[in-house]
Amino acid sequence: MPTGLYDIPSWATNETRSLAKLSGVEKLFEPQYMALETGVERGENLVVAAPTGSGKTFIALVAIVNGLARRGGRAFYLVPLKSVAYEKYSSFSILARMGFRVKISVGDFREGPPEAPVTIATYEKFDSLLRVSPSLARDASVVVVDEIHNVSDPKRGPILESIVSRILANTGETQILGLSATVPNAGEIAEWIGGRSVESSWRPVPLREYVFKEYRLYSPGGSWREVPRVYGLYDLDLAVETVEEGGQALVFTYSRRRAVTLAKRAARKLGRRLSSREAREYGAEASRAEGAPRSVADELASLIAAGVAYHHAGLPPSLRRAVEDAFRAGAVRVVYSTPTLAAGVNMPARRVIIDSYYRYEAGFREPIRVAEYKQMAGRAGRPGLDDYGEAVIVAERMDRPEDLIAGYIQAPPERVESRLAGLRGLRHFILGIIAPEGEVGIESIERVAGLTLYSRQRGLPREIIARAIEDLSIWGLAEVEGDRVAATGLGREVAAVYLDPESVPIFKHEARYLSFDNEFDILYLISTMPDMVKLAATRREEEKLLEAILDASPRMLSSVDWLGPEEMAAVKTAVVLKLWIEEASEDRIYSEWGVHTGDLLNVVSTAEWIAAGLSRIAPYLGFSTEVSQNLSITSRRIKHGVKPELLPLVSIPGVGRVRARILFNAGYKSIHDLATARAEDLMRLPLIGPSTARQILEFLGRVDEARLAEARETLARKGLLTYLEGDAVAGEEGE
Ligand SMILES: Nc1ncnc2c1ncn2[C@@H]1O[C@H](COP(=O)(O)OP(=O)(O)OP(=O)(O)O)[C@@H](O)[C@H]1O
Repeated sequence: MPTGLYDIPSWATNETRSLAKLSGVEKLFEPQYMALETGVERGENLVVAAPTGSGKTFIALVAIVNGLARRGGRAFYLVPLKSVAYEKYSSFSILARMGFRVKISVGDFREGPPEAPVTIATYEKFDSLLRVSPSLARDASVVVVDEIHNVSDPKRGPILESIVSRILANTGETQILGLSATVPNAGEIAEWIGGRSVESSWRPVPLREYVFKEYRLYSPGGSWREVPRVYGLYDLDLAVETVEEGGQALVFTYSRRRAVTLAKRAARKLGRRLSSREAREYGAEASRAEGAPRSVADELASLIAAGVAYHHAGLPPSLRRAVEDAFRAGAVRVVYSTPTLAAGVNMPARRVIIDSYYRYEAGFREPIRVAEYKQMAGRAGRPGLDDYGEAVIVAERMDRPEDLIAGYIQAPPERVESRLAGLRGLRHFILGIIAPEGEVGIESIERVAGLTLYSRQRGLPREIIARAIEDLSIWGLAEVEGDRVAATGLGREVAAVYLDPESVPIFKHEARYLSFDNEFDILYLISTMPDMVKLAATRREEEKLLEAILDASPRMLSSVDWLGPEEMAAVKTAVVLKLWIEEASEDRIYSEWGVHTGDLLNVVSTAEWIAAGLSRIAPYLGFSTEVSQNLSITSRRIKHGVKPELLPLVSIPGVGRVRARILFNAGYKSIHDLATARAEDLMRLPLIGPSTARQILEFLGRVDEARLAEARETLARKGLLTYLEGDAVAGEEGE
């Protein structure tokens, strides 16, 4: 038996056994066995540090089924990204078969916790749930923090610290389980959460690591071998060598543009060499992908048909999935991707090629962290398909291979360090404590703050806590009486809508120069908020952006005195949002401003949340009801990407911006106009099929007609309608 596999121990609980049975798990991987030994079934707090693919998700499921069986309550599985939430949801279907309903909760901060024993949520969403329902920290019987190394992420770190310290502050029975593939100080993190660490380097597929330089692959042992030079392009020659042996290759590049360029160059060089019937089928599927600029979908479709593809976060979900499915099916043999793929999406390949170990952050060239190298290298080796995985880091001309071997291959990942130091993180953290409780003493704020990793590593930041409380008080979110701190109505509302507290002074300041009657001004206001995802503007676009401001809000040019890169990015984001709410297509937004659909969707969902949040806090800042309404209408227009006249129609499930425009232009301008519409009238309109017609009729409460419409459509599809209703149908056609 290969090392690392263990029998399920006789003392394992029935819940663990039935979970294993349903999962098809006959032998336990080493970290799974170690987690059982360390008491994961009994509710022990654990940090599991084990490589990618070593079965950490199964350990989480063991904790969840045992925790719910033992204590009831609810379980939460926390992930860094929405895309990871959807990815994990599929592996949680096992729980549904064990009778545990699983829900995803990633978006709308106004929604409370879903009614389900198991919830998969993003860190932010769970943190916001804790603010609106503080009892959650007690009701939760298991909280799994996936990728707990994100504690050292500047933005997500403070949120994770806020969650963990609030749970620790409760004397409840909540089990905390941290998972990570790259946390060298797992012991320290385990102590922080009041538990123990499980550390294993076992991998289902052994990993071999190399440095590539001048067509040689250098092993850590110092030996090297030649790489056949077939195309004279090292990324392609490295990829093709693996493909020739039946494997697949994943090439990580540092920029989207380079991923696309290299993929297109590879396809040009390879011609039909990697193509196959399956590849052509996946290519055809990609060309039909919804919500993608036509030019991008067609380009990617032809690459997939040639067995090559690229992948990055700017692609719409439909195209990302098309690439992932084609790669997992083995139809695509080589994928060029930005590192985002390493975080979360499960797409291993026999050979992972790290094309460049530099990142370009704000114009500077930064070598990647060791943790990021390990994250990418960990993707090498498909369990069940490959006997080994290979990670190849490509040296730069001036590099000596031994330096990269020492600096990356043999180096441990960086220690996980708290990032709670900043005022921004602490203000968010403190508001999260005082808002749910109403009024608390400074000492209880310090008690909870004392439970953070930051305090553990560097001592309690008393003076920064005091300054953060002072900021909250100056901004009107908190009131300090002696050693008591109370959240004001504004403070509770800001916590509930989960906006960064600094949104309040920025809102007040910007509002002085903007008019709430001008939609561009509102979109610019949203784009300046600290939580907003901004679209970087290039110098080349400045001219065009200034024209856009002159056109949309001339007054603004006088008030926004200086347009630095930050302001320019806010202007570009506002310009793109304005196009979106005026119903410009993704194609047009992509061709005019080079904004990928994935980025557009990210900007749209963030702007919709911020606009709704500003609408709710506006009354507390003395703004009129009309301002609130304008912000709320803008939020809904952003959500759907429509002009105001379509808002009633997009409230119908299944009717998005395109179908609403078709209905409106066909004369159905309101819900009232639809009240008398017949199914067959609706189905005559483009893009209005039986399912949309049914959804419209059901929304109008005319369910029987909806069923009838769908039944007729089904019969028609089977060619039975003419037979059953011959003359009646002919009669209609005869009209
Ligand atoms: N004991 C086991 N026996 C057989 N297959 C297993 C076992 N445990 C997990 N697997 C399978 O191995 C694959 C990787 O498991 P899993 O996703 O849990 O790893 P992971 O460590 O969570 O990876 P990541 O770090 O990417 O989240 C999955 O397809 C899973 O079904």
